[in-house]
Amino acid sequence: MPRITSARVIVTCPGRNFVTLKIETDEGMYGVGDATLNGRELAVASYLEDHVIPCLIGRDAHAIEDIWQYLYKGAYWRRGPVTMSAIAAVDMALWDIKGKIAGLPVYQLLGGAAREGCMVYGHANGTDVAETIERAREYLEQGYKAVRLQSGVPGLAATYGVSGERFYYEPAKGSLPEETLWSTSKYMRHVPELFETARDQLGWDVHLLHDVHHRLTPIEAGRLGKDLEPYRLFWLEDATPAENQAGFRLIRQHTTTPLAVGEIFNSIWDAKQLIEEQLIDFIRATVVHAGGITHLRRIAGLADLYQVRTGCHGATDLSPVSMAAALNFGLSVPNFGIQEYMRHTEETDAVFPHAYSLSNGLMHPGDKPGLGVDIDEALAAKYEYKRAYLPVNRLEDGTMFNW
Ligand SMILES: O=C(O)C(=O)C[C@H](O)[C@H](O)CO
Ligand SMILES: [Mg+2]
Repeated sequence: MPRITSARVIVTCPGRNFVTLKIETDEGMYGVGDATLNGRELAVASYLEDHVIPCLIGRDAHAIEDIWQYLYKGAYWRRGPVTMSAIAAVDMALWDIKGKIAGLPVYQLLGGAAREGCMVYGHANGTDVAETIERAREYLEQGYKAVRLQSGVPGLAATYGVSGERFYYEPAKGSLPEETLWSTSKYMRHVPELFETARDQLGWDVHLLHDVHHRLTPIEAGRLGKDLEPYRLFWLEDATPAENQAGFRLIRQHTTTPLAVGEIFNSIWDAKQLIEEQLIDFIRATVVHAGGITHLRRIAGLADLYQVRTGCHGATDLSPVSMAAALNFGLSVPNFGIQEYMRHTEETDAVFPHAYSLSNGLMHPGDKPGLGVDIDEALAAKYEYKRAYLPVNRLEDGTMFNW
């Protein structure tokens, strides 16, 4: 049996911070896992270094389920983003090792390919409607089948999802959180116009998505969903905060626009009611923040019973290690829906060489044994950790609000 002999945490910042766990075995194999929690990176690094790694040494690297249960139940303090990101990193690294030992890509160990590739969506962000549509067109020219549209809202200085960069969107910056302003009424007036123009100019052969970023109440979300019905969105994401899962009942009563939620979920318990009552159509829980491949499969299994499909989070703060794991998962899971894909910068791609590729709007994890991703530690060491925060958001009268 391959014994875990060492594990270490690698923190690097090739333009943005990433936390990676590398586990080594006595048989000379190693695996990598992503442990990046945007804006709270070092908490997970410490959780791994100070509390998890000492418990891993000497264990059977093949015993993925047992180690998962050991870290989850054994901590006594269950769930939470820090714990579940740390467990996820261990889980990914162990699947990577198992695949390398078997000489198979991880998706083969998960049941094999259930499709040719994973449909992904890109981010079209513009300061106004025209610029957003232009960006979307560029994605379509590159073969994308699905695009998320976010545009600046007239009367608001900064809007979530809109960046100065063309293809890279990086919200975490500043050594203290940037403050932005929000007006629900201005936003609600603007979004239907964005999608009306989009359908007019881009046609109907493209899946269009939109992220509300938790900024509406359920009844406001119901109205927005209703207003957007004529434009047949693929999904409306994070329409309202989901701590109160029953809140989605109200949205459902008012609209047939498909709903997606869950990028900040870290366990199946965050989504249980949403799934069982069929209050959502897509679950966005992701491999790094929801306990790794092992736990995400459990969430997807529950979701499959209720015709809820996967739509994993895949922003740039999820490292290429997560992307590789997500694609191995997505290729094999029966109820795959779509995968978010925001390309990483060249610096990041150089630190994390990977086998996954994009062709005609579909991504494939590649056929390298394991996850098909690595970390160049020498290069990683050149980029020192830099504290960076996600922004915070206030209403126009100064009230603290949801970012
Ligand atoms: O990608 C999305 O849908 C997001 O909402 C991105 C988040 O803002 C980002 O990943 C937070 O870390
Ligand atoms: Mg989102």
